[in-house]
Amino acid sequence: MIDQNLPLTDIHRHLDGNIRAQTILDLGRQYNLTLPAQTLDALRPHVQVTSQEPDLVSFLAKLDWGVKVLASLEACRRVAYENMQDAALNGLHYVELRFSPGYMAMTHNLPIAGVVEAVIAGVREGSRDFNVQARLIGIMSRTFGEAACLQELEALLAHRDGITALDLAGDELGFPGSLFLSHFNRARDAGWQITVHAGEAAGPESIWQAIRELGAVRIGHGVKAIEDAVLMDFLAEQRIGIESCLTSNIQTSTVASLDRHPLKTFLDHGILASINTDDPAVQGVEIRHEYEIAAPAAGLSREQIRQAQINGLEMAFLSAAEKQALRESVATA
Ligand SMILES: O=c1[nH]cnc2c1ncn2[C@@H]1O[C@H](CO)[C@@H](O)[C@H]1O
Ligand SMILES: [Zn+2]
Repeated sequence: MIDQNLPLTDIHRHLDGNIRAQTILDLGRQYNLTLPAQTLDALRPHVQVTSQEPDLVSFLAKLDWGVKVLASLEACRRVAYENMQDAALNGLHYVELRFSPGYMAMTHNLPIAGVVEAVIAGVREGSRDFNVQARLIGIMSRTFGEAACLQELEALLAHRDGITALDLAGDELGFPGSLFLSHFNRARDAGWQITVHAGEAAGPESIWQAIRELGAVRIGHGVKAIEDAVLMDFLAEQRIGIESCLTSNIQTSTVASLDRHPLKTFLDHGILASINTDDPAVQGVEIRHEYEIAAPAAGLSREQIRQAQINGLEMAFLSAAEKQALRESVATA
């Protein structure tokens, strides 16, 4: 189902939702931290979703152990580096890795700008060593409120050249996008692109808000667009990309089952939508599973799956020349 002659991308992938269980154990030992379990098998249920969680916030709790072991900036660099190795091992040619520096810094009170610097360094080294191209998206974790998000924004701005875009993630119902207007004004002034998690837990109004008020040119998940015909037309006409994450949407109970997922309808409607993972280690799925198992189960035809693969590169925060170079490097490889 994956077209080997086209670049394989994952443009919605949380680096801090993709910390290996083995690395959680290693770092726990290295820094003498108390973990809920001492073996991989016993740890797994604490750090990985095994079935459907009742809602988004319960799902997000599964990411917590991954960041609780980040006891140093070196640990942050390590998980960023390993993310690039995992991208290569999974056949990805291009990734946009996103991370919330405040969330990563929180448990051990690390300097937030230091976390940003460590992540940039780890991704850069990994990109070189494993020959996968990457861009970084800074996340503000809305769950911790406006002031915490402002700290994340400032830490990201301190390293603005290493960051391509700004995102807002976390508890969408508890913390609507309207709280973050001034944050996004500053991000746009910095020349960053904007993508926002919207229409996942909240309704289509949250997607409209992200586009009109926050300046989003892409939307993370966007599932609830299906409830608003005017928005569906608008997304298609304006070429606003939808970063779909099929398995994630089932695990958060955003969508009841894959056969009811709206991605197929988005593609039928001419919306620029792509296939992505979200939090691979926490979900226990990788990009290949999303293309080969989840997408067919969501009713996508072969041609639609190929279109979604093309859309992934089309939506990427790269210049036209960079996209062309990637296409050529894969086609001639
Ligand atoms: O599917 C998701 N929806 C909303 N927020 C998410 C999702 N996955 C992870 N995060 C959030 O992103 C930040 C870490 O990168 C954390 O705030 C985490 O809760
Ligand atoms: Zn996400």
